[in-house]
Amino acid sequence: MIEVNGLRRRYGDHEAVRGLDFTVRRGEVFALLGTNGAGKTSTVELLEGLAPADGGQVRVLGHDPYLDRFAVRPRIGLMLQEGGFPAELTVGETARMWAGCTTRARPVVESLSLVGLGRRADVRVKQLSGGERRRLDLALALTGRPEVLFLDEPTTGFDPQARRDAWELVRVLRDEGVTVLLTTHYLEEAEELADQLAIMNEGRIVVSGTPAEVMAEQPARIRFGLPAGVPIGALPVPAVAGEGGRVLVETREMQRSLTELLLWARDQGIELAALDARSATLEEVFLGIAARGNESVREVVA
Ligand SMILES: Nc1ncnc2c1ncn2[C@@H]1O[C@H](COP(=O)(O)OP(=O)(O)OP(=O)(O)O)[C@@H](O)[C@H]1O
Repeated sequence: MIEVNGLRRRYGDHEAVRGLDFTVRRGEVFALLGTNGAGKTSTVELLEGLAPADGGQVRVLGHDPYLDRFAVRPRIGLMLQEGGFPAELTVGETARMWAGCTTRARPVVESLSLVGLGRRADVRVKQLSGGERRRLDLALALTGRPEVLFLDEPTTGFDPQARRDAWELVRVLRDEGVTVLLTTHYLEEAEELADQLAIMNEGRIVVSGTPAEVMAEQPARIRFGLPAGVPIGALPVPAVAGEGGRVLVETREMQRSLTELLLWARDQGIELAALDARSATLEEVFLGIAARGNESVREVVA
């Protein structure tokens, strides 16, 4: 549904997108993550056909979204970072106006109900909260029954319940075969929704793959306390002194390291106090990338 090869975009001397490659298949949710200014919106705008690429190639539904705008636009839905609705119109009027410009439009009541604004049709746009405006944005993006939906930071300003409702809606749409390209700063949102994700930094994809593959980028951590008098050097796996007098083991083979530790502890008759073993979170991977900057560019996915 989306194919990106060697994609580049520049503003004057500044190259904001520096050679991206990725593919999104039908019915997949693809999340594009990254630090502020990494180039996510610049990339998404090229996919949406809002600007021409300065290098490389984009195909959406098999077409160039900029040059073949008339073939692509009726089949995609866009939720930009800012909507810009006429403030004096009501929610219902806004949705009707949009439906009037849209091919294959859903009934307005249906679009508004999908995002929980069914009872707010008579309220003026200027009276909506920030989160409600984003929901109206989402309703309009869904009006044309899009095959590909672009969501640029869709749940910014949503309360926790509205965010969960939006996630559920995205899952339903995905199950109906809609392909979703999402940018977000909420890593939990990416973990919840993404089938594939890519983390950008300084215009490049630094790591990509399924959430599990991306999380495997950083080592898992095992922490515990040792009884007094047992030196760290006696352990069967490499370990260091961690915070609060606890021992820290960082490992890329969690099951093996844990098994070795537990067998050793049993044989020695030692109790590992408050044992805690966990995989890296997406947040740890993200912070690792933000910290190391752009020193290495690599892909997890073969
Ligand atoms: N119209 C523009 N003219 C000049 N530079 C721009 C323009 N739009 C974006 N940039 C620059 O390009 C880079 C990428 O910006 P972009 O908005 O794509 O990042 P982003 O990943 O979406 O960031 P954020 O998470 O903050 O929304 C930034 O350095 C930004 O300052």
